[in-house]
Amino acid sequence: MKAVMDGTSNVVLNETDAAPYRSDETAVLLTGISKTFPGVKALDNVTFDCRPGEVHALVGENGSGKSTLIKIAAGVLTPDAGEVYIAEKPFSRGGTREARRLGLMTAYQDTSLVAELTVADNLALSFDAIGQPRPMDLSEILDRYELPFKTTDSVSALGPGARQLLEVARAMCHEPRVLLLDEPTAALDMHLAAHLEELIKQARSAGTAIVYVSHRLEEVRRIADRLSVIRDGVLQGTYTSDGWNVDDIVELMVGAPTELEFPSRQRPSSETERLVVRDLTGPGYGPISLSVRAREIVGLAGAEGNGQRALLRGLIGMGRTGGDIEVDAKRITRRNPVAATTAGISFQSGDRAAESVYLPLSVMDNLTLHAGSAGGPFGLAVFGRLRAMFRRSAKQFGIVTASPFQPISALSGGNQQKVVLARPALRQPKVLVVDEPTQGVDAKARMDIYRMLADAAEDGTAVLVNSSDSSELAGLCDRVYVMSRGKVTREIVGPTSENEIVRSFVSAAGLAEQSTAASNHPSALTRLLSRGSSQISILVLLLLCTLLAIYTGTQSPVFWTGPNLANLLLLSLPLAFVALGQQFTMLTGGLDISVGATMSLTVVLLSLTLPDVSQGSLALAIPVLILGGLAVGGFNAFLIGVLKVNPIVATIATTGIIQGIAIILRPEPGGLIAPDLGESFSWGVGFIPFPFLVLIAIAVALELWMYRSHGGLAHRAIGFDPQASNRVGRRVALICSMGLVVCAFGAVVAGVFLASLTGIGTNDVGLGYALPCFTAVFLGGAVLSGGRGSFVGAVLGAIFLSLIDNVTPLLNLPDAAKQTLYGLVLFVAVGIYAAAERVRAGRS
Ligand SMILES: Nc1ncnc2c1ncn2[C@@H]1O[C@H](COP(=O)(O)OP(=O)(O)OP(=O)(O)O)[C@@H](O)[C@H]1O
Repeated sequence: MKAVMDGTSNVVLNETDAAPYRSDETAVLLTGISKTFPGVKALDNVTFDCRPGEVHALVGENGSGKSTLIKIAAGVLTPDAGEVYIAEKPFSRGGTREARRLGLMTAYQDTSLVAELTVADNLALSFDAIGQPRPMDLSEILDRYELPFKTTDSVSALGPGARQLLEVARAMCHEPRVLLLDEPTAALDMHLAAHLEELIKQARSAGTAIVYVSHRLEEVRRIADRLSVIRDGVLQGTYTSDGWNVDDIVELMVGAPTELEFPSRQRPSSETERLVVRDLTGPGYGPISLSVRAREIVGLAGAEGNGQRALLRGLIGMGRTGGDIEVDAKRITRRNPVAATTAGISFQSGDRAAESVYLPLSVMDNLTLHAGSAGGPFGLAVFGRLRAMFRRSAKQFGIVTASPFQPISALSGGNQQKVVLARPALRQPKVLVVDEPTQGVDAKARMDIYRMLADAAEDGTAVLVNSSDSSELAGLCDRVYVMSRGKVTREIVGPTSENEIVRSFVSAAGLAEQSTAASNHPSALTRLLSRGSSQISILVLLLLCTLLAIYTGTQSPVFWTGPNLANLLLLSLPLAFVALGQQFTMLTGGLDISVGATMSLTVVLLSLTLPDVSQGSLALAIPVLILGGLAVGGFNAFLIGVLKVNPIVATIATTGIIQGIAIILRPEPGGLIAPDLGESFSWGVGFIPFPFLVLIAIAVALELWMYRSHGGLAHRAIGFDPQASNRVGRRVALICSMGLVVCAFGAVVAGVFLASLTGIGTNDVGLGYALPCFTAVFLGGAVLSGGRGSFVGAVLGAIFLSLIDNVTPLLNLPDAAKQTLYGLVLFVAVGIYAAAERVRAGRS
């Protein structure tokens, strides 16, 4: 070891010997890594390693390249140059699956959990994705890591801290060779952070190599064996743990001596109470009374999950609340975020990714979003004004971005947080409510944010801050309300200390009980919906079919006759099969508009190849159809998966091409399709055709696969969150492509049944099925965003639509009534599913 002097500062740390790295001594080794994003060189020739049984911390300012390095090691990103070795094996382009299989697990800053799935499903996904057997009892993992929630809880119902713990525990439970932890404690309070620290020490003792990224430098000082400092994508040096202090580390990160002092403020003299809350009650908290005066900064403290976040949401009218809220002595009568904003309350959520940033929008749009009249007169957004505002804020808060126009998703986590917190300064709210203001923010930027909150108070704003970091509350606030079990248990007035605040918290055991209070006691309806959410569409459709059938039976003697019912079921087959295929691709978030054209092409191909059902004709027709399905599905997969064309645009283009081919092959209707094909399909049990029984068997099998198998879970996870699925090692692109191919085959099978009904080749006969196919899957509970739906529901949806077709003439209804009924039923059914989903997620 030797002492080093940093070029621009006077910091003296012990730099490790610059011995050449050897992959056989390291658990993970990255050599000469460079990575450039448009407009920014995120990493420049970085070499970094971590050895078995050590914690190697990586620190640097926001945007210095830490997460990029972590993502390269984890296989999420591919470096432009350099090599990655995991357990001596070179790995540069292997992807997340390969990295995880080699024993490298990652807990991401923005997590890799699928919020719509349960804790158990998320744990299971992680094992399935790399082919490891799941433990018999997944709740044993929660017990092992003392996690304060249940396997049946939905991840969306967990707070950010609980989610972050789950993310880390899920990575740890594989007992990995290498563990990458990116800001694992950013959303954790002191108790949970201490708990995590213990877990990390245990993993280190067990020989795991741990790469630890954090802005909490005290924590780094305590836990790390070595430390590497990165600045602007360039590694500044790697140091041993002897004699660090936080100021030295910050100086190395920033490149110059840096003051880390809380802004000095006068105790506010104003007695004007800007925010007054009386007996506020809501889910998980209350009754709570509190007030914040003009120029005052008031803190909310408490162990994670004691109602703080719910209270903040109640203040802006989210969730059902009782009690009174006044701003400047005016009662807010209506409880919703718009009324709260109009009354002068500005809220910045602590759940940045989900609630604060608009990921596809540019950095400038995100920052100036709520500028209001400052952005221009008459609601106009004057570009020059917005740009000037943006420049001012970017300078004030040190927001690092290659351009104001790049999407905010391209910014580092800390810079996204600065953008979010720069917003209220543009509009001067009366009351500023901020949840976790410095989550993921570097030490220097923290001070900028404290300064900004102090300035807002100085200008007369009443500031209410919730933070899991008690030292932050102690340094910043004039008063602190301590919350426990949903109530304010103590008010600390005047200067306080981190220790005093923490002492006021409830015990960790209390936390465990409380943190999932809402999810531990769901209503009976919520429990029912959680268990049977996939079956709601099935029940609704069964009910609708039954009611319509019974009613038609009372009006028409023909309806219940065998021939009519057989006809109904036969006519439903094309729509049902195409709907099954569509549901398959929609499960993974895909969509295929070209199914109608594929059905037409199938009919045309059969008119050219299947004049009879002799062996010779079948030997030609079957391979032709298989090739046709593969070609259509493969082409769609190429457009969407490889060329990244939007699925709607891609499959509209495919529709045109297929339609063109069908017209070329069969310009006019003609070509007899084996007449005995229809006859053979109508054989069956009683009035039920045999193919219909096959259809039901396939639908039930797919339903079981979807909800009871590893593959089904993987497909649903990809539909809900492809990024999270990729991070746990799922082959997202491949699975989505397969979905498109299966969808095309569904359309081919549907085309065969359609051909048996038409009897001759017609080039546009399938087009009329494209829209009803979507109606059927939506009736079955599918959503455009993916992850949901039901195969049995899709088939029932198709049967219901065919039933409407069947009963319209029997009830002497005009054709227009049929179309209206289609729309009405879809509207009502989708409304019911959406309401059920809201109740299930506890957001009603
Ligand atoms: N997908 C992307 N597209 C464009 N630029 C990106 C992308 N990801 C990261 N960057 C840029 O690369 C640089 C390094 O970002 P990175 O997320 O690695 O920083 P970080 O050190 O982890 O910051 P933080 O502490 O704030 O999380 C930043 O300038 C960031 O804006």
